[in-house]
Parts: sequence; structure tokens; C-alpha cells
Amino acid sequence: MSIEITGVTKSFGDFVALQDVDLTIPSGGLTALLGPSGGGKSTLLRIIAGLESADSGRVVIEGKDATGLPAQKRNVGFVFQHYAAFKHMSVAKNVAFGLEIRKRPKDEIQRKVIELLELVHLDQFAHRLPAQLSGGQRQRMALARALAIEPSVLLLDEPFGALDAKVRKELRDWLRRLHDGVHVTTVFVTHDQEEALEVADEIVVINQGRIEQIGAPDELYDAPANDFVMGFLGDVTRLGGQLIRPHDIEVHTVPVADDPSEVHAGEVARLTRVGFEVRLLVLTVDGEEAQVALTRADARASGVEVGSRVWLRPHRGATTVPVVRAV
Ligand SMILES: Nc1ncnc2c1ncn2[C@@H]1O[C@H](COP(=O)(O)OP(=O)(O)OP(=O)(O)O)[C@@H](O)[C@H]1O
Repeated sequence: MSIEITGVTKSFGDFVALQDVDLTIPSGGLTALLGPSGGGKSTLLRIIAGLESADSGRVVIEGKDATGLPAQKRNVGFVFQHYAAFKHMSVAKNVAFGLEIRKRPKDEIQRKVIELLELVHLDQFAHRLPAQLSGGQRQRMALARALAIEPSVLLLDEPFGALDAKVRKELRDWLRRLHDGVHVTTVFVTHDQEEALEVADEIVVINQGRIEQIGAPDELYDAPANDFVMGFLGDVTRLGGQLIRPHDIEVHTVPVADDPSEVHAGEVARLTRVGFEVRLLVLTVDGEEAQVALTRADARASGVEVGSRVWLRPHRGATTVPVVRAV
């Protein structure tokens, strides 16, 4: 096991940012710390890196107790959202920096830099200055620089957060492929559920300083531990006091003879077409506002329109979770 965190608590003044966190991050995986802003993700990552110290608890990296070690002795690579490159140094020099301060032999540094720039597809930009790169290229340079020291752990704090949606998506795919190639244990912070679902092997959902659930993307999506996790991963709506996903609701235009506790009568208050989807807002007789997502073909076949009487029922096998907290 690569990173073991036990009983980590951290407060800033009287604000508790992390509360008694236990977490084991497996070797060689790509793990996402996912959660809403202010939940404690960055604080946890910084404690793993040694950039912040916990008030109590332990951090073990690759079997070695790192709790009291300074950042530079932990053998971790770190990339932030806004990467501070050395502006006056070429891309190659920036990547070489960590090796030069470690006084590695010149020929080894040169070989390593070429290898890394090839890995991040920046080999033709070796002699440019950071300012002459795009935002996405600069983050790739940051990754090459972090990987140069052969860290046992790579820590990324919203590495693509400042980039536009298209570049973000490209870099996400690219990070996944890079990781499949080098297999360095990687932990990355994101508040973007789609990013976590798409890239990570394992997701740790963090909220208000506590871990809500740990699992593979499919596990979290199909079997959320509670209403918070369900509400954070994908669209949800309420039906019969349960959280359910809008595409997991059946719409009938005649009453369905079924367990009455499962069927909710209502009226279509709004109908919106969004791309291939038709979204309905249904006001139920129980006073709920249920969002339903249908394919365009299903909506057409059912003949629903604004004002239609409808009967809603969860699809067989739909994931539902009781609403405990307001989501
Ligand atoms: N140095 C600090 N001093 C005081 N409060 C801090 C400090 N660092 C973090 N906090 C507080 O601790 C809480 C957790 O912050 P953290 O950055 O870990 O959250 P996060 O989940 O990473 O959120 P975001 O996605 O917004 O960065 C926040 O309420 C933040 O204001």
C-alpha cells in the first residue's frame, strides 16, 4: 500500500478542515480526491506532500513514516493549478531543474529531459520559454518537471482547473494514458465529478472535512453510500422522498396498476428539449417537483406535453437513496 493516512485532523483557528481522516491509497493507481469547494481536498493533498502539517495523525508513504518529514524528503512530485515556471529558463531547463539541484551527472540529466519531453509530447518545444507555450502545454511541462525526480507519488491539485473545457478534456485523456504508461501512484484533486469519473481508478469523496465514500467510479455511481454522494455524482431529482436520477424514472400516461407507494401521479409543468434529451418537470400530487429525462423518441411515443396527466415510477433496478440531508 502506497500512502496510508491514519487519524489525520487539521484545524485552521477554530475551523476544522479535516476531521479524523483514515485513507489508504493503493500503489500505482490514479486516485481522485473529489468534493465541493472548501471540503478539505487540497488540505489533505498538502498534508501528504508535507506542505502542511496535520494537528494529529500519521502519514506513511511507501511504508516509511513521513509524518515529520519536510516536503523535499518525501520524494513526491507536485503540480498546482497555476504552475509557477521559471520564466527566464527554457522548457528543457525547467524540466532539468530538480535533477540539477540534486547534482545528477550532466549526461544523465540530458537523457532524462529528452525522455520526459517526449513523454509529454513537448520535445519540439524544448528551447522555448514557458511564456511561449499554451496553458495546456505549460501544465504538461509541469508534469514532466514533477516526474523528473522519479517521485514515488505524484500529487496534482486541480492541474487543469485554469484551462478551458476543451483543453481540459484533452489533458484528462492524456493524463490517463500517461499514467497507464508510467504507473506512478497519482493522487489528484478535483471538484469536477465528470473528470473524476472519467479518469480515476478510485474516487475518494470528501465533504466538510470527512470522507463520505471511497470506491471505483462505477461503485460510487451505482451504489452511492448516501444522499450526498448520489447528489454529487450526476444529476438527481426527488421522487417519493428518495433521490433518483432523472433518466431512471418511467413516465406513463395512464394509471399503472402497481404498488401505489411506487407510483406518483402528477402533471407536466414544463417540457424542454436539450439535444437528444427531453426534460420534463412534473408536479406530483404529493407536492414534489420531479425532473424526468426521456430520450426524444420515448417522449414522442408517449405523447406527453405540458399539462399532461402522468404517472411516474422508478425504473426496475434504479438506484435510489433516501433523502436525509438537503442536497
Ligand atoms: N491556510 C489556511 N488558513 C485558514 N483556513 C484555511 C487555510 N487553508 C485552507 N483553509 C480552509 O480550510 C477549508 C478546506 O480548504 P481546502 O482548500 O482543503 O478545500 P478544498 O476542498 O480543496 O476546496 P477548493 O476546491 O475550493 O480548493 C476551507 O474552508 C479553507 O478556507
